[in-house]
Amino acid sequence: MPPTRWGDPAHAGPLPEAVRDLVGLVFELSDTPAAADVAVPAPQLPAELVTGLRAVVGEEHVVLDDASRRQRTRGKSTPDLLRQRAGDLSDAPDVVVRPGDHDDVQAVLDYAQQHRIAVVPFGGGTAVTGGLVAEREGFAGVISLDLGRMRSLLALDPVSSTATLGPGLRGPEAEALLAEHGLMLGHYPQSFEFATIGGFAATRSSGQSSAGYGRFDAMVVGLRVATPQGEARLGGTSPSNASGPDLRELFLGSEGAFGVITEVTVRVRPRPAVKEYEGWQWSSFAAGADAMRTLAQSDLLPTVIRLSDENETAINLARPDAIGGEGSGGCLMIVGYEGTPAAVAAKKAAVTTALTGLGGTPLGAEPGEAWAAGRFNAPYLRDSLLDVGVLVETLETVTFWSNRERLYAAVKSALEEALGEGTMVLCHISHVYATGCSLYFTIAEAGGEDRLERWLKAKAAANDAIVAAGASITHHHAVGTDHRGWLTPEIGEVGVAVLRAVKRELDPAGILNPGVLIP
Ligand SMILES: Cc1cc2nc3c(=O)[nH]c(=O)nc-3n(C[C@H](O)[C@H](O)[C@H](O)COP(=O)(O)OP(=O)(O)OC[C@H]3O[C@@H](n4cnc5c(N)ncnc54)[C@H](O)[C@@H]3O)c2cc1C
Repeated sequence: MPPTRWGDPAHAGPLPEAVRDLVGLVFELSDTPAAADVAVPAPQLPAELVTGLRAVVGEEHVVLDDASRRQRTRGKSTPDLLRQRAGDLSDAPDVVVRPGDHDDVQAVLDYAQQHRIAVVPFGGGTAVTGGLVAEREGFAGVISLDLGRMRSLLALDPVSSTATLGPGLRGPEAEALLAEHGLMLGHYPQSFEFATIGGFAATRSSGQSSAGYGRFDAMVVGLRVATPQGEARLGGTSPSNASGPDLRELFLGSEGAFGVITEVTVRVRPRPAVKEYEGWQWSSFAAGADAMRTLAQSDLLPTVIRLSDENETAINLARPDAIGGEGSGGCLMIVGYEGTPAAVAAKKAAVTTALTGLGGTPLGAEPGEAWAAGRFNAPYLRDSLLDVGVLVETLETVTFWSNRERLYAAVKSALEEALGEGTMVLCHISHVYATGCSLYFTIAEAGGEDRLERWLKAKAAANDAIVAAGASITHHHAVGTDHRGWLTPEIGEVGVAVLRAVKRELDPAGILNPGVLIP
């Protein structure tokens, strides 16, 4: 069986010749095919427990075949892909259970708690920090709880501009349902095509239009959650209130460790009549970042704003030979406006005046349209690059503006030192706030035999650098198992104790995503 590649098989394929030639300028390419036949370990869950689960959700919604379990093994980080390509499916769940509604989920949790079965909530399976790998020890087996049947628009309140969505709805499905009412959500992570509403909430995801529409957790007004201790309904009475701490926040970003999110009520907005994207050039990454800060602090943010550093700009301009060299093409910024014609015109005029005054050079619509056309393509390319021996992976962090330069330099040099000469380290800023911004790094290197181990070491070095620089271990990829070891310095011992106490209270048998999130 071939490994699971990203996305629609119709779009997946070998590296296009032109890209191959370009990449070949920088890296020595070597055909590195994935293992042809990847065996899935036999299910460990005792037969009587499988029968019991079938009685809970129905015979046809409990499946154990190899293909179903392989597709729900781990997530889509590059280490996940490399392990799978090497034929390692040791983290496969024993059984896939597909609940149809909140009550089904609750009944599965009750059963799993009673029989000590680990439960891994599964949305789109696009996790990149090990959030879908459960520790097995002490459990009768592992269930992948696939929420894919729970994909409807459950309620709409057009007066208040809220919609209640099933957790298994993928990004495009949710948008299509809302579009029937002239509405939209506006959450477009690069994994948009496959990631789900429940997954967005469980990981506190942030999309490419976060400057205009906010991060996903900021869109959520209410949640319904099934926990081993029963149902929790959070928010849903009001946009905001002073009824003690906001308990929605406990479940947003809880990565399935506290409960299974079964309904998400979000703020929706009218679909934009106009979408315009354009490019700007900056003399340096620092100059572009300062311009972003000025816009954010002047309440002048467009819908999309992203800035590539010099190396990423060279790649965007198809000039990898310019990386690290003199006379590179400066730094490319993409700026996007969405809304009514009047709102777009007014915002564009104000932003153009501000960016021009700050030293930016307008490049017109072409770079913006090229970015918009390819905005979801990179994950397909990653698989094709792995096929020719080039390892590509990303990591991200976030800090205050005053710490941005220090963090950028620290992570970049940690990665370059760990991976050695010939590694490309690229960076962009695509999520900005009045007080700070995220930094998103991409690395590419020729890999070699020990590429997984080399990358894991480099990632650890980058994580150490992030912590030492006083930044956050993740802006939107979440903690999972991969970042768990770096969470304590960020939230402190008291913070860890709070997480553990909540876990004990809601999930006393520890069946939900054991090993994920909580140090
Ligand atoms: C190529 C690529 C690009 C990406 N780009 C972005 C990006 O731009 N922005 C961004 O924020 N992220 C991005 N990600 C990361 C990932 O897509 C997000 O974390 C996303 O929110 C995960 O959603 P999912 O439905 O795939 O969740 P899954 O991968 O299925 O699960 C993620 C975690 O949430 C838990 N979970 C899932 N559903 C529920 C639920 N209903 N209740 C409780 N727990 C649940 C899982 O157990 C797991 O721990 C990217 C990933 C890839 C592979």
